[in-house]
Amino acid sequence: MLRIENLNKSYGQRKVLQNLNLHIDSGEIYGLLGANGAGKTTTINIICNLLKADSGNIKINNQAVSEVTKKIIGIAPQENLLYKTLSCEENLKFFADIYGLDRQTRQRQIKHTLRAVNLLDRAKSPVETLSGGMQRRLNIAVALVHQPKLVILDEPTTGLDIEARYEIWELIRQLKNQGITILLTTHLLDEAERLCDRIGIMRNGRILAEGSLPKLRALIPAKEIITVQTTQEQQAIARAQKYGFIHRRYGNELAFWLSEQLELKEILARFEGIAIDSIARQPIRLEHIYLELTQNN
Ligand SMILES: Nc1ncnc2c1ncn2[C@@H]1O[C@H](COP(=O)(O)OP(=O)(O)OP(=O)(O)O)[C@@H](O)[C@H]1O
Repeated sequence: MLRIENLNKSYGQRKVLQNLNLHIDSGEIYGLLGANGAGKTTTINIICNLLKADSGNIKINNQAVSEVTKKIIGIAPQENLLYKTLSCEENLKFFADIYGLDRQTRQRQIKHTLRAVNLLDRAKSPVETLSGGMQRRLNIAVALVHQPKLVILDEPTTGLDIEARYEIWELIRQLKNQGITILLTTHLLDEAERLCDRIGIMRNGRILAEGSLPKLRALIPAKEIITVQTTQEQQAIARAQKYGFIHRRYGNELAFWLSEQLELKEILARFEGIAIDSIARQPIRLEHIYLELTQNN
């Protein structure tokens, strides 16, 4: 559905995209992750033909980016694109007109899209009377009204409470079930874990790693991670090294990568003689992979 090859973009002297490569298969949810300034929005703007790349190749549905491919794409940007005093229906009408939908299609699509984002009963409500979660869903509806094949969701749940997030996650899954391809950016790694078929981790305008979660997990040579609370950290680290455990710090937490699955009593035996207050076991999460890649590259 989307193939990006060797994309480069600079603002003045500042190289923002450096030989960026990524591809998104039809029907998948692709998560693009990266710290603030990694180049995600720049990439999206180039895909949407809002910005020109300095060099490189982008194919959307096998076509070069143009005004034609713009119609295949729906974008829900970070900042809601809504007119607050207009109703949900009026907002969608405005955007449907921009996409040139005829009157009949427009009426059908407005209703269909409002139903899809669960706002049909609020069709006549002005945007300013909606909750933050509802406004975010309407912002996604704007991206859907012209029936795009590729939908770009730029941080769709940032700033929302957990219930509103669940609703948007459900909506994203429904879009995938309808065969829509989704490019999602997020800073919420658990959101990416829940939703994405494949994930690209970006830093300084490059993709550092890309793949399904199991494929990315294989980048960390560990079966399990334990976090340890102890007043004798140096001794614990020295002991762990003796057993070949790699140590890491995640914020204030001291963690060790275990290269084999051990029983709790076997783990405790490895630290015998050291005052351990607690040990917590956890699977390898996307946050561990993300930190590993972005801190060491
Ligand atoms: N119009 C511009 N002129 C100059 N520099 C820009 C411009 N737009 C973006 N940049 C710079 O390009 C870099 C990449 O920005 P971009 O917005 O693509 O990052 P991002 O990954 O989307 O970040 P965020 O997660 O904060 O949205 C940043 O250093 C930013 O300051």
